[in-house]
Amino acid sequence: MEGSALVATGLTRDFRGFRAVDGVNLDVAAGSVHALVGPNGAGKTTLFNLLTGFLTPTAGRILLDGADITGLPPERVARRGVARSFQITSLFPQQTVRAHVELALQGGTSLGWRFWRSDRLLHRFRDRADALLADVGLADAGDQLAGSLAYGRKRALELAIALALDPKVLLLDEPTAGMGLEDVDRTVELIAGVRAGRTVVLVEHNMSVVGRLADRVTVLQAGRVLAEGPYDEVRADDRVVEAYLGSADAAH
Ligand SMILES: Nc1ncnc2c1ncn2[C@@H]1O[C@H](COP(=O)(O)OP(=O)(O)OP(=O)(O)O)[C@@H](O)[C@H]1O
Repeated sequence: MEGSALVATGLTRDFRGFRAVDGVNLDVAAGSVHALVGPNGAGKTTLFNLLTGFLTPTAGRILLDGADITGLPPERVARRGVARSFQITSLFPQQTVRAHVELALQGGTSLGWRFWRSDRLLHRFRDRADALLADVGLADAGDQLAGSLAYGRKRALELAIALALDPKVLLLDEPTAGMGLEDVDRTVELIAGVRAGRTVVLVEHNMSVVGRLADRVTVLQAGRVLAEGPYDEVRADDRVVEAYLGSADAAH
C-alpha cells in the first residue's frame, strides 16, 4: 500500500435541511478494496455520488492522490481516473456488447470522435474491447446485442465499461445486487481479478461478498461513520451488530 488514494474529510450533504451524509471521514488506501456498508438510508449512495462528483458536498473536502477534487463535475473526476459502475442498468439494448466497450474506450481518449475515422485505431479499440470482454467473462458475447444478455452478464458488461477507462479508482455500486448465488460468486472472482493495480470502493449489502473482497470496511449509519476497520473486527463490533439487527437489513 502506498498511502491514500481517496480521502474525504468532514464530508456533509444536506437535502433541504435533511443531513444525509454528516461529517464523514474516509481514508481509502491505494491498492485496497474498501467496502461501504450500512442499513438502508445510511447514506452510502449519497456518499458515492459525492465522491464521484454527481453531488456537490454541503461541507467537507475530497482529495484524490492528495489533490483537491471537491466540487469538480463528474466528467472531470472521471478524467482524473475515477470510474464508477451504476446500480441501475444504463446499457443501449440495440447496440452490441463490443460497441459499448469500444465507445467507452474511445470516450476515454482526448481525441474523441476523430479516432473513429481511422480504421487502424478503430481496430485497436476492437482488440482492447475484446480483451476487456474476455477479462469479465464475455469473450463469446461481443457480437450479441446488449439487450439480449442475462442479468448477471449485463452487470459484467457494466464492469467492462468502467474498466475501459482504466481507472485508478473503481467505484462499484452494489455489484451483486439482484444476482443469484452463481453470478455472485462469478462477480466476486471478477472483482478480485481486476483489482490488481487499482483501488476499489464498493457499496455492498451482501456481507459474504464484503468479507471475501474488502481489506477495510466503513460502516455508515444515519449519515455518520459508525465503525471502520478490517472486516473481521468490524463484523464483531457490538454497535455494528446492533445497527444491523435494528434494521430491515438484518436478513442480509
Ligand atoms: N435527492 C434526495 N433528496 C432528498 N433526500 C435524499 C436524496 N437522496 C437521498 N436522500 C435521503 O438521504 C438518506 C440516505 O440515502 P442514501 O440513498 O444515500 O442511503 P443508502 O445508504 O444508499 O441506502 P440504500 O442502501 O437503501 O441504497 C435517505 O434518508 C434518503 O431518503
